[in-house]
Amino acid sequence: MEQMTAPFEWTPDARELADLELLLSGAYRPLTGFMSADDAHAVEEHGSMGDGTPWPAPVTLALPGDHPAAPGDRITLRDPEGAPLAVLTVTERAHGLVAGPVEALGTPEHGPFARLRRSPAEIRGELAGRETLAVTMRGPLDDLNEITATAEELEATILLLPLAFGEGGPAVVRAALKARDKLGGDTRVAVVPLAPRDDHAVDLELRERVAEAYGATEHLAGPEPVTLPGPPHRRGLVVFFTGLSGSGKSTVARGLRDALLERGSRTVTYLDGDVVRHLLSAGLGFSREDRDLNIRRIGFVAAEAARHGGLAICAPIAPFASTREEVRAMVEAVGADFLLVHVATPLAECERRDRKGLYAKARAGSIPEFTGISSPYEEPEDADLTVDTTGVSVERAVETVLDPLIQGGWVR
Ligand SMILES: Nc1ncnc2c1ncn2[C@@H]1O[C@H](COP(=O)(O)OS(=O)(=O)O)[C@@H](OP(=O)(O)O)[C@H]1O
Ligand SMILES: Nc1ncnc2c1ncn2[C@@H]1O[C@H](COP(=O)(O)OP(=O)(O)O)[C@@H](O)[C@H]1O
Repeated sequence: MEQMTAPFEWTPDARELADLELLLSGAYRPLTGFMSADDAHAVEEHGSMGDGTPWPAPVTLALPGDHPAAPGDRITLRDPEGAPLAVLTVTERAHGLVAGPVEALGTPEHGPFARLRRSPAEIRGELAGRETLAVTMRGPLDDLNEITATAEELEATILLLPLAFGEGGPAVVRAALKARDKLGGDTRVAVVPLAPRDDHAVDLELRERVAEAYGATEHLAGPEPVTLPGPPHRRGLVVFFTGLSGSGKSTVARGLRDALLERGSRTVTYLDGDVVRHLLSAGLGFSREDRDLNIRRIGFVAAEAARHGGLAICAPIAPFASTREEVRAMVEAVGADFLLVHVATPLAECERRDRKGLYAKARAGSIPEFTGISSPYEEPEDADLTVDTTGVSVERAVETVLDPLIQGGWVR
């Protein structure tokens, strides 16, 4: 497959990859590629593209301005693991979007329930023109009677289309398989990777179009899932300390870890700064790029620990606001909470402590790019907690962080 790929490369985000799969499978027929900015605008304004083709929702692919591909070029679209999925031939680039038809490159790898990702043509072939009631679902179907009654009235075959997207995808497919067992007969299931649209009416219309592509003659939209976040003590949590060298991050973070282990109510992952720098980020220095990479790696590991309800503590300097924001987004994307603790001990006090003699060396110019001296520290404007450890006991500083965790219900 590799030899068919194009000279330019791009990895679309999760929503765009879901749209790509639907474009390639024919579920978005008559669309065969990503829309131009003009078409997307026309679709939003009056529900049809520039050439008059009716379509309910924009199907677009963003490409950063510094990407070199121009109209006429071909771009290999890859999944996040690097597998080539398709080639896009660029017809237009404007307003941060790239438009053009897509052609599949081999069969993509799918995770759970890969065998149920059946193409619209395959399902239509099986249905052979029979009346078909498609039910698109984003959560469990609590009333199967309505479906059975409608199917009987229409003398229709039932086709369940779990709209699997994101973390909750497999749960929706399991709900569909459970419903199929109860509905019996020749109820079919096909997994559709359709990402939800913000506008409910647009979302419903798009579901209907996709259901039609699978051969539906009638469409029912399953109920919206009720997603109540779990109680805080079961939710993942990342406590992220940031502050100058010597501000007390590690001391307070370790104190917090120990206090949590003593209470025993949560599993704790402590990402020790030295261990991170020696293993996970071995070889990285203190340039802006290296620090950003270090912080992203810490954020990635912390988010993985929090994904299934763990509590992770990390305490790097993390001097750049945008990188801290990225980590917050990574953690929130896995459904966990993120608490930024600014250890705001002033530079003068950190320098007075100078535990490792690094400030003296930095002042003497023998350590370049030292945070607070010759490299910036961007004070957080989004800290959830602020602790200045000047003239405060370690115990008191730890309580300042632990108490809000107890108050907020994260720790019992
Ligand atoms: N140039 C420079 N600037 C800042 N810090 C330096 C530098 N060189 C070495 N050190 C030592 O590395 C520790 C900070 O590493 P971090 O991984 O927390 O830094 S960063 O978040 O990637 O900016 C930091 O440890 P802490 O004192 O525990 O913060 C320093 O001891
Ligand atoms: N209330 C306090 N909280 C944390 N550290 C304190 C406090 N008071 C004094 N210190 C001292 O400040 C130093 C902080 O060092 P460290 O925790 O390694 O900072 P950082 O990890 O931010 O570089 C330690 O020597 C610690 O004993």
